[in-house]
Amino acid sequence: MKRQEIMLNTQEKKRNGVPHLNGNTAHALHIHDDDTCCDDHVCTGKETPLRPDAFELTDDEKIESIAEKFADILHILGLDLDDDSLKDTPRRVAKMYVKEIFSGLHPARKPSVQLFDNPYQYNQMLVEKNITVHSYCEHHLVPIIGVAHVAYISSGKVIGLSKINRIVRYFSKRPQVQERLTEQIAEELKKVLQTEDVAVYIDAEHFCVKTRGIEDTQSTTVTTHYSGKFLTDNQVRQEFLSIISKK
Ligand SMILES: Nc1nc2c(ncn2[C@@H]2O[C@H](COP(=O)(O)OP(=O)(O)OP(=O)(O)O)[C@@H](O)[C@H]2O)c(=O)[nH]1
Ligand SMILES: [Zn+2]
Repeated sequence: MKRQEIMLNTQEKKRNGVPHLNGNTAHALHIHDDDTCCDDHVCTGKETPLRPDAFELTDDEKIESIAEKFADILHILGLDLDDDSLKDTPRRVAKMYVKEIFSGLHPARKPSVQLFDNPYQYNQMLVEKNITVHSYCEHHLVPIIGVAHVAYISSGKVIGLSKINRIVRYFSKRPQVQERLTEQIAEELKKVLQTEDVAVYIDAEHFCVKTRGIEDTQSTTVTTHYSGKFLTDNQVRQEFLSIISKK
């Protein structure tokens, strides 16, 4: 089924103003970060499992609908929504989900990155380290907070430094698992920089481990992606690891 047909089908299945897909179809389809849909091949698992109708509602419609449902949740918990401090919480949470912490779900918000023709003739490793990661665990929707260290070796093209931070930020602003976040950042960098020589290292605290469940406040999670020379050349990888180990 082509994406256009899926979009039409989902429109017929709207329930209570919220698009609704039958479970099987919804699970079989994922939207890629280039806004295409993998309806005819197996997904790699690197894509965020989004429904094909994910952006049928406008941001304002989403905020309206989430606020209503979040008010229900608070009500069920027994909280008095007439209380001055609580009365705007459902809308605050809805706005925070759509406009802030999950804003990176929308492909339209992917940073546009301009490539330059390596005017500096710099062909060594470039490392952008200690990039802030504020993401959200997709299992409990609580924060994942840490740092990303990213490196690449130019294939003749370079990008502005801040664009690396922006790419990390864009993929972080989603419900995530750290493994997928690492892969998504690496794949995007390879695509924009037109090189396989990319490394991504993320060290983060998971608040689902820290503040609930096992309540371990000390552990952190490290994930890595090495490709190109970072994978095949031990010296290159060691240089990267040595650079990021220095404060
Ligand atoms: N692989 C991976 N697991 C994660 C990540 N973030 C959270 N988790 C884990 O996802 C698992 C969810 O497990 P469940 O057993 O379904 O949930 P739970 O009963 O709340 O688990 P506990 O946290 O052990 O109480 C937990 O072990 C989390 O620590 C992540 O980024 N990557
Ligand atoms: Zn969790």
